[in-house]
Amino acid sequence: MGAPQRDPVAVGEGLVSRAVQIPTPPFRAVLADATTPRTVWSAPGEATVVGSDAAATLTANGPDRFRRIRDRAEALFETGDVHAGTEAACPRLFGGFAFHDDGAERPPWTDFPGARFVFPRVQVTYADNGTWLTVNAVGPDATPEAVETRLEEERERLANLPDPGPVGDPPGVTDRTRTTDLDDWCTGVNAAVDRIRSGELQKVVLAQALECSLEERLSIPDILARLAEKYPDCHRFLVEPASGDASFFGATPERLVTRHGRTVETGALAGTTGRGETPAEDEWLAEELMDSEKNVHEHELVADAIRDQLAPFAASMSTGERTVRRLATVQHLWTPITAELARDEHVLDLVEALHPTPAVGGLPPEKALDTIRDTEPFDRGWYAAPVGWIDAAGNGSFAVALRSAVSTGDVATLFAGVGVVADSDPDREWDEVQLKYRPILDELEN
Ligand SMILES: C=C(O[C@@H]1C=C(C(=O)O)C=C[C@H]1O)C(=O)O
Repeated sequence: MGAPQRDPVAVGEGLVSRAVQIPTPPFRAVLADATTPRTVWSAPGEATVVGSDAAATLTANGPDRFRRIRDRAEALFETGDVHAGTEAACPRLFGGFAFHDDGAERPPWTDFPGARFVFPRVQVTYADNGTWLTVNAVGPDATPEAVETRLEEERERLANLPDPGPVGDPPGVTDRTRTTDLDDWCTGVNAAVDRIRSGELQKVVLAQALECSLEERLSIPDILARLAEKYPDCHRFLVEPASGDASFFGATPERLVTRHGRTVETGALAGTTGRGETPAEDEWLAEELMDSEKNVHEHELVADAIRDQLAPFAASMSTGERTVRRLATVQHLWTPITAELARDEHVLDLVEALHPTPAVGGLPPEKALDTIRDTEPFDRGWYAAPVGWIDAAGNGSFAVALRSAVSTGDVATLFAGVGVVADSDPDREWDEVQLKYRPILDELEN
């Protein structure tokens, strides 16, 4: 565990937030000039947000980490003196959770607790209605005058950012270490298949990690810019601890849940095939995926579980058509699910109810989690766990942190997993893991 962080939220400590519209500064320049802990959130249909520095940090551990973060966030926002002018510029907390209830402990996750949310001191929001600068302060010294002065200073700084130049090349990979070799993988997958065939389990998602030594230090602004170009339809994220040089980032195709007012959007993403060399081959693979009994079964287990988990909260729910989502290196089965809430639930209550979906955990959930713990020789940390943002109204948006890596500058550890069902073949599942490393690996190798 990293150094315990003081929870800065206490009754009587006010929050002050002010925002102003600014000319649009280049994303990479804003991120390159930001102060650790930096945060980035960029999701389809949403504003892109860059956070710099922490005005407050909320952390929690253990199975009730979701509720504890929700309560602390509500306490933080309750004392708020907020003038945002527009919804996009409203102050938000950015962060995420460890996959397992017992948290992230082993390297490379030593600076990542069970949950951490950062309330940025400076937030730049690229929205449909313009670009916004928000400055936040928390604590006894947070006064409207101090925040307004800082807003002016930040506006000035952002108007004069140094030109970041062209996007740099990938740093290059000198060495790779796998957590799991092919033999161990096959043993693990076969054991899981036996458990499934015996009726003990229906599905389990098994993952691997790949540690890459880098030839040069990784530039986070550059890799996020390259991921934005290749994965515009994915959720791109960055979260960092307050100290040390770790960054957790990725470009994930999987939304966990978005809550805006009483409208909830989620979906099932599970079942995978590769990309073809030609459009015709792509189409053939997509059709084969749509017709694959194994993949459709794997997928429907996820869609059913999501609907079951959401049902207690929903006044109504609707399931869209199952289609194929085509990404740069893989294609997935995808079913959108939307719901109207019966009451005003906080987005974190939905996150808690949904995580982990069987797209990253399995069924039944506890048996699957035990199988994951018994099989995987590494710490999942925040991989495959919820990452996103929340606001004062309990709105928020969360992705499942896939196609991701945690990096300390000259080393990056990548994670990827696959759903194992009764007719899984270990060699094919191995190949699928390698495909799922590609989004990040392609941006590291030169
Ligand atoms: C577990 C991962 O992906 C998940 C598993 C999938 C599958 O088994 O088909 C597909 C998409 C994701 O829900 C990963 O990318 O690491």
